[in-house]
Amino acid sequence: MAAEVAGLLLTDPSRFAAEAADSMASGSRGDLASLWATRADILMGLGGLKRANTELQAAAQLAPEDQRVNDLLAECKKLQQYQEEGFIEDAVAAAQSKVPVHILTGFLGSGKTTLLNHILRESHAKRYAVIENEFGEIGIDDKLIARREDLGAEQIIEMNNGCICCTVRGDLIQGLRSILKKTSLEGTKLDGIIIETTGLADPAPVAQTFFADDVIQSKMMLDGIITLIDAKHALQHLREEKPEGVENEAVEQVAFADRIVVNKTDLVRNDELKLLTEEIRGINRLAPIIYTQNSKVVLGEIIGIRGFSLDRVLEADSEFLKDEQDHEHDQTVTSVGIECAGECGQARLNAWIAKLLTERGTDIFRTKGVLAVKGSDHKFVFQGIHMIFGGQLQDPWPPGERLNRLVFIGRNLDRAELESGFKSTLA
Ligand SMILES: Nc1nc2c(ncn2[C@@H]2O[C@H](COP(=O)(O)OP(=O)(O)OP(=O)(O)O)[C@@H](O)[C@H]2O)c(=O)[nH]1
Repeated sequence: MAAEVAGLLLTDPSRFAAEAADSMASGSRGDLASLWATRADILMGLGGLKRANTELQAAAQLAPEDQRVNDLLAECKKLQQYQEEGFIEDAVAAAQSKVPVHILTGFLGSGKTTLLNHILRESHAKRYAVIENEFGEIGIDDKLIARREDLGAEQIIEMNNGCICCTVRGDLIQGLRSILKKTSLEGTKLDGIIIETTGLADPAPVAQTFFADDVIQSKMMLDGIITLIDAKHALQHLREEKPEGVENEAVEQVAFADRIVVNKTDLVRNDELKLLTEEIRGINRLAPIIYTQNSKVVLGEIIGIRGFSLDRVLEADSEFLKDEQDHEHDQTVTSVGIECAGECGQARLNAWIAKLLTERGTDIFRTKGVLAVKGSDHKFVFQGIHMIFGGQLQDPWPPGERLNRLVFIGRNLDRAELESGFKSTLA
């Protein structure tokens, strides 16, 4: 069988059935029909009715007499009819008892942590667990989730030893399961789980987790993928040509979004915003776009949206449910973390950062730091996105924690130069 026909087995079952059925032995036809029926059964349970119907139609082509196939086909048609009438009582009731999960994604520095803080701050009475994943040798974001104890996040799990979409997917499953276990032991119920991905994550494999693991799938429901866009810097990342086989994560993040939050509108003119909107619409025609400053969104527009549709995702990516999604990150983008004791001289620090980012800010996508400055008991929190940077004093250092932590993410970073540069600012 030609490889391209074989490839249709998962991606386009109906065409496969039409093109390959005649050359198959009748036993193999029955086996394949049964496999498609099983997949369809699972898809129906996940709400992917349209795709389930496609698989069942193909199964019926191969094994028209198969009772299970015909029963499932009838069941699927009934559910689709209920869905069209907006009335699937059982499915709705089942979905309501599941914990909603919200994925916050978006390129480096687009405003994800700012949005997370906004959600936690605005939803006082709600109980959220948070999963934080950071790209970088040193975790900084957990320090930037403002006054976490005041904000009421029930539990914050940090995952810093890899990217949530590949190396730490196992950790993500463990983290989600441990959240379930904790709430079940306490006899409490969460209002939601918020996952903040790294700025370099492909959201597809993260979303896939909610359909791949039985326990998670039975207890949690993916409410939506919310993609933050940095209005000032997004175009350059969306348009970047990557080498063959390497994915452009910024594009993936827009493509998979259920809601798109174009943030930092204060940094661009209207004509730039219009151009960016056109670019976004070229990638994702459907997701509503919300324009914001400091990620200030009306929460009802991004939470409780029931926006994630398996059918829609399967239309865009027919291999979404495949176990191993092949994706390769751009290996030239790396991170350099610096962790050292000592106190920075404020003036020296400012001069060094200003020079560095002015000269190298095209390649240095993101800089973050929590620093100890001479003469202050408070943390100096530094943020840079390309050439835009700034810092401010925040809460006081807890006893024994005064330590400089700085991370750079970008292309062709020179570790020795960054380390010696930073050390030269120490007083
Ligand atoms: N000018 C401007 N700055 C903003 C806005 N929203 C957020 N910022 C700033 O942008 C910087 C990055 O914001 P974060 O929320 O940390 O971005 P992030 O997406 O979590 O960053 P990474 O986790 O590194 O990918 C911070 O200094 C924010 O204060 C905005 O609307 N306008």
